[in-house]
Amino acid sequence: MPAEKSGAAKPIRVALLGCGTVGTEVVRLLTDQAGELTQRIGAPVELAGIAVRRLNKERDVPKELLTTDAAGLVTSDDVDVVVEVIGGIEPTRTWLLDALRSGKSVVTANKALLAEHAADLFEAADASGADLYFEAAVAGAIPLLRPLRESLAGDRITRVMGIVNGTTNFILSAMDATGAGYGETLEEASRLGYAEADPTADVDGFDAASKAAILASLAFHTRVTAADVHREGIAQVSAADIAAAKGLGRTVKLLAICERVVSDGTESVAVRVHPAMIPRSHPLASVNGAFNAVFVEADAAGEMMFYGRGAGGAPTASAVLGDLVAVARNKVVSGRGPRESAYAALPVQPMGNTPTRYHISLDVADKPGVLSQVAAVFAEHDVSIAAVRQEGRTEDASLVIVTHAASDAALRSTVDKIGGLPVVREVVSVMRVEGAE
Ligand SMILES: NC(=O)c1ccc[n+]([C@@H]2O[C@H](COP(=O)([O-])OP(=O)(O)OC[C@H]3O[C@@H](n4cnc5c(N)ncnc54)[C@H](O)[C@@H]3O)[C@@H](O)[C@H]2O)c1
Ligand SMILES: N[C@@H](CCO)C(=O)O
Ligand code: NA
Repeated sequence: MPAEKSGAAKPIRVALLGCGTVGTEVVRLLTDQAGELTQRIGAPVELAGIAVRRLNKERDVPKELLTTDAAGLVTSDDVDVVVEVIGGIEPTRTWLLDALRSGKSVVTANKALLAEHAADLFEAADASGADLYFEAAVAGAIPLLRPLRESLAGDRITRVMGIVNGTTNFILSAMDATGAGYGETLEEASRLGYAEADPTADVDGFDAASKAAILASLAFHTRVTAADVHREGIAQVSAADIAAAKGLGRTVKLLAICERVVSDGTESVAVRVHPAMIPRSHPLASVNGAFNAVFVEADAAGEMMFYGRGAGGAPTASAVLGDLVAVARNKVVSGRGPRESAYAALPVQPMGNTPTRYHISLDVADKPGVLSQVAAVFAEHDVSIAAVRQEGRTEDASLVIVTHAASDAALRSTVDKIGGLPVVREVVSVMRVEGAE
């Protein structure tokens, strides 16, 4: 009789690294759902140890499991699976490589590590036949990586675009709702606990860039690291940008965009994180506050949207537990989950070559010939104008221009040159535009 039916299956022993916001919830879910998890996996899951930095900190977890010896725990013969919820590159990278090399499957929520060292980790997993799962690393609770790695493995994904950082989405949603500037909205977000004490990784786009690298690697079967991602944060988004977006029936979101680009018959990928105006009717426009949502386009499946909680202890622990069940099931049947799929080895397109569209708002002198001077600069850079609107009949007029797609480098040069025209008093807002009108 198979072991899982006899009720005598060998327990799956789990080492937990880190017991902070996510780790505490992992322990709670593992404990509360122990019986059901045993049924789902075909073997009990037991905690073998919890690696922490300080033993005497107050925590709602079994004290006898705590250890400060993470290095010893990850290679212990008593451990089958390592769950890592510490974060950062070192010493986590070394511990996870050691765990994988010694045949332990790894579940991690660590986007920074995956976005830099996925190749090494997958290589170590291959060497021993272990599993590497990381659903919680991108868009928290939302099932997104498993759909990309498994459900859509028979299709050809062409584009992944989404809101993958809750902190910045909370700030931009609040700026849109109140009309307030970036600085005061960030202060409010920190006061309410929506932004971390050091919000740099979020507001400067590092967190979203790591997630974009992971998404692009999985979607396009290639290797993209965080360093390959063009990254702009939200610190430069002004109240004027938000007002300009509203005037066009749009809203501003920090987007992670991963796409296939074919030029002169050669395929490459473009991966970028930057604020952009999207139509208020776009499904991503109604994703507000700390929520995440990701749009995926594939040749056969068409368009799909994944929406839900991208952060928080319990939501993130849900994704970790889902991965833990998957790797534990694989252990029970001596099977393996998907390995790294990077066979396509596509080059990464520089941002300057990537086709984008711009919105530009200008304060100009309202006199004959101004529009033609501005239009001439666009023509000079081979940038085609999609729409122009002029408002105001006093000395100062406002000129709002939306372009068709052109290379980002041509659009940048156009904006620089326009800013230098004597008839242009001020470049009020420049922002990329995404989504159909
Ligand atoms: N919190 C979220 O909403 C969220 C969402 C998605 C992914 N993640 C990821 O999950 C991971 C954990 O996030 P968190 O929010 O729980 O962070 P946290 O700071 O609350 O917890 C991390 C814990 O690791 C401990 N730690 C640090 N160095 C250690 C060491 N050398 N040995 C043992 N323990 C050590 C810290 O003391 C802390 O308790 C990170 O990779 C994060 O990016 C978090
Ligand atoms: N700091 C991240 C947490 C989830 O990775 C966010 O704001 O979305
Ligand atoms: Na996820």
